[in-house]
Amino acid sequence: MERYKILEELGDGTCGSVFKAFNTETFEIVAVKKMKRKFYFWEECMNLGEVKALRKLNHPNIVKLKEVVRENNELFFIFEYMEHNLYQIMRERQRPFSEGEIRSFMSQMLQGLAHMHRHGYFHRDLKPENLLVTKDVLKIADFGLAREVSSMPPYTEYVSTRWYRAPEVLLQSSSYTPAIDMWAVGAILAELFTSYPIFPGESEIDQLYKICCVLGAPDWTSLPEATNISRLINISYSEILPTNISDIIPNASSEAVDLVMQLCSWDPLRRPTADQALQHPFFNVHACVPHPLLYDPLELRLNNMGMEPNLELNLWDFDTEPDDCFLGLTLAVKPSVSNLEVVHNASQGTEEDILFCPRLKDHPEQSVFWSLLTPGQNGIHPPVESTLSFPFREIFHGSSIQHPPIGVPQSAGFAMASLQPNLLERQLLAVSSPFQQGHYL
Ligand SMILES: Nc1ncnc2c1ncn2[C@@H]1O[C@H](COP(=O)(O)OP(=O)(O)OP(=O)(O)O)[C@@H](O)[C@H]1O
Repeated sequence: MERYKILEELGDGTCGSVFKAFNTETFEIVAVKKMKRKFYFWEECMNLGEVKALRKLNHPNIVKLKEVVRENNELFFIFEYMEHNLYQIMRERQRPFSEGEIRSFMSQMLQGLAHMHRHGYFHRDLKPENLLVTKDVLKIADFGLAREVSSMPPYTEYVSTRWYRAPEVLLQSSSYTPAIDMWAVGAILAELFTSYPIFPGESEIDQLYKICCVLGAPDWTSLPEATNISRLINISYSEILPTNISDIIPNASSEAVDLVMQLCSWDPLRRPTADQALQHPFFNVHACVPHPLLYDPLELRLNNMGMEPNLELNLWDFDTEPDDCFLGLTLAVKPSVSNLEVVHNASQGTEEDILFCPRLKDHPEQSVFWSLLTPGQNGIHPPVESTLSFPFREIFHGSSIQHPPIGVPQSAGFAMASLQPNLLERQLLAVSSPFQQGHYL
């Protein structure tokens, strides 16, 4: 481990502490996760769920495990470094995410998840803290609880952070499925609209109560586990009426609301799979789901670029994965026109040099132009509007659907304030995981 210079602590989780570090040989910044328990044999290390899962899962939306090091009976995982997690971003943002941004995060999360489920793993602890983001690229992390789908029940009772925990897990089913990840995806989708958890239970029983307050009481016969839960007996869940999810996330489109409702179905069999969710109309912004980073308003880019940005457009950035053919558009600080032709555009009466990607020529619907001449001499200009096709209007200008102003709903049938007394404690609760044990399975 001498080649790694530790720079700062990034997180202190249940299983290990995570540090930002510098590889003095490759000059790479990495994240080093130092496991808390000792490992005396390599075999033990290789049998860890996290190692087993990550060795098999290679996907642009799953954090990459670069190396595993065992030294002096201590185990270190070397991961690619990611700048933020989604929880931090939600907490620090001054304004809510646009639906385009949420769509991109969701699309990436679902693609990573679909890959994982396809390869026989489910995550079991999806939550905003475990969704890492660098420049709007989202990757799923923390596979400490990942489990092979083919592994045999009964599974441990203590799985996943409470607010994102599926009802069948709360009801102590011992044979849950990858559908528990889909429940978490629904809860995260709702939270991205309001920056508040949709089911912020303060205990397991309160968690079920909070779910009932939103979804209404379930048909208990579809949840046979429930009949064995004596602690439910004292609560008359059947009297709780459901709340309109559109009242809880008033800034969400009807498609988003519908997707939340499908994902957060009491019955795991009714939840869409990750692949099915990706086909939901919520993602139908024309035919193409935007790739990471593409939807954010120009303003964000400028903030990140400092005061004197030069302009470069890499209009195409297809990934090599066959199922990953999305349009990539990135701004960077140094111009390089390897894939670009400078073309002359006099269409607006003024002379403007436009970067044009030749590979776009065959796809007039998807052409994007960007003016190089700038009024403010700073090299930045918004996209030339007349050349933008619909998906890019969504990307650059936000959804054309006008939503009510965002805010945590305080009324309209769903008494958010009374149901979510612990909202202000989110940070505290989030760091003190309710399950300090049972992560090793
Ligand atoms: N690759 C990474 N790049 C940057 N930060 C990371 C990376 N991996 C983890 N972190 C940070 O460290 C925190 C803890 O990491 P992780 O969730 O893997 O540890 P854990 O011990 O399994 O935690 P938990 O108690 O959530 O299960 C994350 O929430 C994240 O903020």
